[in-house]
Amino acid sequence: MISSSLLSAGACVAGAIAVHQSFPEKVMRRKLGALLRTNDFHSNLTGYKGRVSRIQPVVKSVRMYLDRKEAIFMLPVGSDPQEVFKKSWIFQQVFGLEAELSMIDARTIMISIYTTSIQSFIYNAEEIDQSLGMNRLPVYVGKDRHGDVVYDMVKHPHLLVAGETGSGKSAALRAILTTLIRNVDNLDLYCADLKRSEFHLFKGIAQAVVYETHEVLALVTMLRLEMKRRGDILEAAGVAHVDDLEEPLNYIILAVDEVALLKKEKDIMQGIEEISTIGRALGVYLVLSMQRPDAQVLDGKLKQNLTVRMALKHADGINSRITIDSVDAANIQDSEKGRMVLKLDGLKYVQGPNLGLSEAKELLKGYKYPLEIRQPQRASQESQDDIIELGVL
Ligand SMILES: Nc1ncnc2c1ncn2[C@@H]1O[C@H](COP(=O)(O)OP(=O)(O)OP(=O)(O)O)[C@@H](O)[C@H]1O
Repeated sequence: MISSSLLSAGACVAGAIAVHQSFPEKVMRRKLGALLRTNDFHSNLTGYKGRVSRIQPVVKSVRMYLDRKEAIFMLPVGSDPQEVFKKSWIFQQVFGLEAELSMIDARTIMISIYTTSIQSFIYNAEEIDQSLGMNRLPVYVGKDRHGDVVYDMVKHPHLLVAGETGSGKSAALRAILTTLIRNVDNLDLYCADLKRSEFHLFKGIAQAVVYETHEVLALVTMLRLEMKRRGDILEAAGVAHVDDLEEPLNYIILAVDEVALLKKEKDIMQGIEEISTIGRALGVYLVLSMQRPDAQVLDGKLKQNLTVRMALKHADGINSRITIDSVDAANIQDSEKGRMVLKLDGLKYVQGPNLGLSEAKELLKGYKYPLEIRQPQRASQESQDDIIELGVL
C-alpha cells in the first residue's frame, strides 16, 4: 500500500511542476535573480563603523509575450553595466541562445528571450535603398528583431568584418559595398584583394582593384599623400572635417580583404594604421576583413580604431574575443549563414542579407564607368611621381 506521506510528496512534486508550467514569470524571475546574485553584479556599500554590505541587482519586472519573454532588472549604484554585457554568454547559458540584453539606462537592463530565431533574407535593393535614411555613407548591416540595421560610416568610420570560411563574410562584404556604390555619388572606392577572390566584382567601378603586395603599398602610399593634402586643405580653410569645406571632397573607402596576409608588410600596416587614426576627419575610411581574427594585426591601436566590428561565426570563444571582446560570435550555429554579432555601441545579433555574386553583378551593371571618367583623385603631380616610382595602380 502506498503511504499517505508518499502520496502527499507526489502531490507536492506534481504541484511544483504545475506551478512551473502555469507561472513561467515566477520561474524566470527566480532564475534571473539567482543568476544576478551569483555572478558578481553587486556593489559594496560601506556603512556605519566601516561595515560593508552587498547591494544586489533587483529584478523589476517579468513579462510574457507571444514571441518572447522579457525581464527588466536594475543594477545597484556603482555596478558597471558593461560587466553585465561582457558576461552575456552566462545569460545565454541559462536562458538559451536567443537571449538578448539591451540597455535601457545607465542602471537598467532588459533581457529578451525570443522563441524564434531571426530569419535569413535575400538582398532586396529597392527595400534596402529605402531604409538608408539621410546617412551620408550608409552601411546596410541587415535586420535585427526590430527591423533594418543601418549606420553612417561618416560617424562610425572604420569597419572590421570577420568570420570563418562559409560563415557568409563574402556575402556581407558584397552587400555593404554594393549598397554604398549604388547610393553614394561622391565615393571613391579602392580595393585590395590578395586572395583574388572577392573584389573582382568591383573592377571598373572602384578607382582601383589591386592584387599584389607592391600594388597595395602603392595604394596605401597614395592615400597617405592624399590625407596629407586633405589635412593641408582643412588647415587652410580653418575647418575640422571635410564635410565642412565649401567644396566638399569625395569620401574615400579602402577595402582590404584578408588584411592578415599583410601583417608582415610593415609599411602597409603602418599606412593602414595611419588611416585608422586620422582618416575620420579627412573622409578616408577603412573596411577590413579577416577569416580568422589575428591577434597580432588586431593588437593595440588598429583594433581600437576599428570602432565597428561585424563578427560572423567564429571557430571558438578565443577567436571571438579577439574580434569583439566577447565569446558571442562562437555561439552562432554553422547553419546560421550571414548571422553576426555587431559591435557598435554595444553588441547585438543581426542577420545580414544574402547577396550572391551574379545578383550583385546585375545590380552593379549601370555603375560601370569607362575608366577615363573614373580616374583616381590624385594627390598632386609630385605625389603621383612617388606613386609611379613605387610601381603603381
Ligand atoms: N546572409 C546570408 N543569408 C543566407 N545565406 C547566406 C548568407 N550569406 C551567405 N550565405 C550562404 O552561405 C554560403 C557561404 O557564403 P559566403 O561565400 O559568403 O561565405 P564566406 O564566409 O565568405 O566563405 P569563404 O571564405 O569560403 O568564401 C553561400 O552558399 C551563401 O549562399
